[in-house]
Amino acid sequence: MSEVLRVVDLHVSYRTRGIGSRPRSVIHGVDLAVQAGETLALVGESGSGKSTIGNAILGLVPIESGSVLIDGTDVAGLSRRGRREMSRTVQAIFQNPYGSLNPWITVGQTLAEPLKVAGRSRAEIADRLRWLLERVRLPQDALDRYPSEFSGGQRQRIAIARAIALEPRLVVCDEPTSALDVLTQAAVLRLLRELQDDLGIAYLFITHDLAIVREFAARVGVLRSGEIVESGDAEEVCDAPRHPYTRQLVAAAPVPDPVLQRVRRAARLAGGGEVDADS
Ligand SMILES: Nc1ncnc2c1ncn2[C@@H]1O[C@H](COP(=O)(O)OP(=O)(O)OP(=O)(O)O)[C@@H](O)[C@H]1O
Repeated sequence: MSEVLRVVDLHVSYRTRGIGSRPRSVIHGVDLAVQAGETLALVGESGSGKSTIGNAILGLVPIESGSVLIDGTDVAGLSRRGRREMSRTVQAIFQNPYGSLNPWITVGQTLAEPLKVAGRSRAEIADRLRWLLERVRLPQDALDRYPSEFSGGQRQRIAIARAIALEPRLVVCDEPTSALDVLTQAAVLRLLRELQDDLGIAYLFITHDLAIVREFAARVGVLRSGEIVESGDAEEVCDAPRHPYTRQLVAAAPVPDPVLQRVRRAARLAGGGEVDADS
């Protein structure tokens, strides 16, 4: 498996307002790596720095020190053009699809934008738009409509379609399902998983929800106050956390189906595989 993202000893500080005020350090020496086609979750409570790490990878906040290598290229040294080219490799999906979609342009124009920038012909773009709508299961007439005409889940599908338009190797997903109801959340996660299986996309999946980490991610890094305190196999970390902070997070997480959880735990202890809810 090839490595698509490596973050080494990342430090990020925010400038604070006021004369003489010092920058506030929020990320202190984070290391992480994501392999092609896998999902690494970053979990932690609000304010622990998850979005800051995602934004540093995306070039949206400056890196104080350390490095972010995407497909082996250090993003710190990239020219404007280099950054534009990097957007073919790494894309993002954010929590609020309403905020991240331009309300004044149609879905077709939104989806065509990255393809135009990449220099695709009109015919290629038309083909691609059809393919994208099929992939995210939106009707073809969505192209002429505006984001406000869609539900939250459909808007997130539009954001996903835009993110995968150029078939990136990595998508930074920053709480992409947090604003959705539980059923819509499950459908969006299924879609992301399907796209990963078919297109080999890797996800850095930022969330505060341990149930999602357990079901959706292969590995997880637990972030506390800008530092990774525990990392490893997602199921192992969720089921047998070693760090006291992870234990607190697990203890605080709501258990949607305690019976199912007990059945699964018993099956794992007995060395069995995954057990179905009905079995
Ligand atoms: N633009 C900014 N300027 C100054 N401080 C910021 C800025 N963005 C975030 N912070 C601070 O950095 C810290 C980490 O914030 P961040 O948004 O990365 O955390 P998070 O884990 O993603 O939180 P949440 O789950 O609530 O989104 C917080 O203390 C936050 O107040």
